[in-house]
Amino acid sequence: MAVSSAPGKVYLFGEHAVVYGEPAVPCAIEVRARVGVEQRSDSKLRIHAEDLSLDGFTVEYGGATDGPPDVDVSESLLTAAMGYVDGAIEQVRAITGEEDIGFDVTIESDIPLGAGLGSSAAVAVAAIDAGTRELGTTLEIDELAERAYRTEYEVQGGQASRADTFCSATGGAVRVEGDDCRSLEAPDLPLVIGFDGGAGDTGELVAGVRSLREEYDFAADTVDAIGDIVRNGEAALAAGDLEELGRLMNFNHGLLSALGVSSRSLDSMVWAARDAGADGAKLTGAGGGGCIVALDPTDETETALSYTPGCADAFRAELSETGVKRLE
Ligand SMILES: Nc1ncnc2c1ncn2[C@@H]1O[C@H](COP(=O)(O)OP(=O)(O)OP(=O)(O)O)[C@@H](O)[C@H]1O
Ligand SMILES: C[C@@](O)(CCO)CC(=O)[O-]
Ligand SMILES: [Mg+2]
Repeated sequence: MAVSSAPGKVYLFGEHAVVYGEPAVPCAIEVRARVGVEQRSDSKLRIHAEDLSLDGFTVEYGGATDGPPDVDVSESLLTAAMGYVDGAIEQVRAITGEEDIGFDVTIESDIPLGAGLGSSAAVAVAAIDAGTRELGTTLEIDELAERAYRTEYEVQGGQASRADTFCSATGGAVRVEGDDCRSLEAPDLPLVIGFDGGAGDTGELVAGVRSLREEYDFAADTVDAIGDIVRNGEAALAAGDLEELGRLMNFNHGLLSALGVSSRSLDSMVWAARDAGADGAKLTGAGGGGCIVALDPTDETETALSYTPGCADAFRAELSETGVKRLE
């Protein structure tokens, strides 16, 4: 068996706009998905997921005579849950040319699902890395990131950027603009996360922004303006200027909100963080529900969030300098 882990991420700036070629700056954080892959003697795929919000499940399928997978969860939930793992295994088969090999895949993840912390990218990166190593191929990090991106691209209906997958594969803070992906020097940032306990569907949220952008020039301008925020944010990051970073994060949240991807609970966590004295706060990832990220070197924001109605969990996140880890 080969086991790899990969980190989740928060966006300092630029989610959604990055899908249309604007730059974005995500940072890997120390919450991880671990994926174990073991070759089988038949061509079936058996997936055991420990930490899905479904309380874990096991599914086995793939034989020619098999009916639908036999599990105790609704089919739509299952399809959503299986998409990235299936896609990652398809990449492993394509890379190694071993089209008929079956696998036992075990996933354990500390990253809440669909909450903006990049669980899909971490699962795709770790699964492709472990799967290829199980078959004797060790990928360069750039190739791993590219393969994981293709998985996200397909599952998200042809609309994805390289940001989440590159960040998860390489770790640290990164800058992604189209297919130009690079690592950034970043100071140790005082990141605080607020989680509303909910989730958003990345594919649907991306599609919503796409149609607004097609319908209204001012929505397209909003997307372009997010790109301008990112370019300013890079300079603030290089200078370690927390106050300026925070101001730009606040602005970025406002524009994401205008594009319809915030929610009442995300907005109230953002305001709780600002009221508590955070340098800035914004939603992270696709939005719709899930997490916000705030900058605050003191304990005030974490404490305020823990008393905020609609916030299910508040915690400090450490930047993860390491991307994929090859554990076994
Ligand atoms: N522990 C896990 N086991 C199996 N599949 C998982 C696991 N964690 C995430 N996934 C897959 O990732 C999907 C969630 O991805 P989605 O892109 O919607 O959210 P996210 O990556 O958490 O947030 P964002 O993209 O906004 O950062 C799940 O539906 C599932 O397919
Ligand atoms: C919303 C989005 O920009 C980030 C999701 O974490 C989608 C993507 O980049 O693929
Ligand atoms: Mg995702």
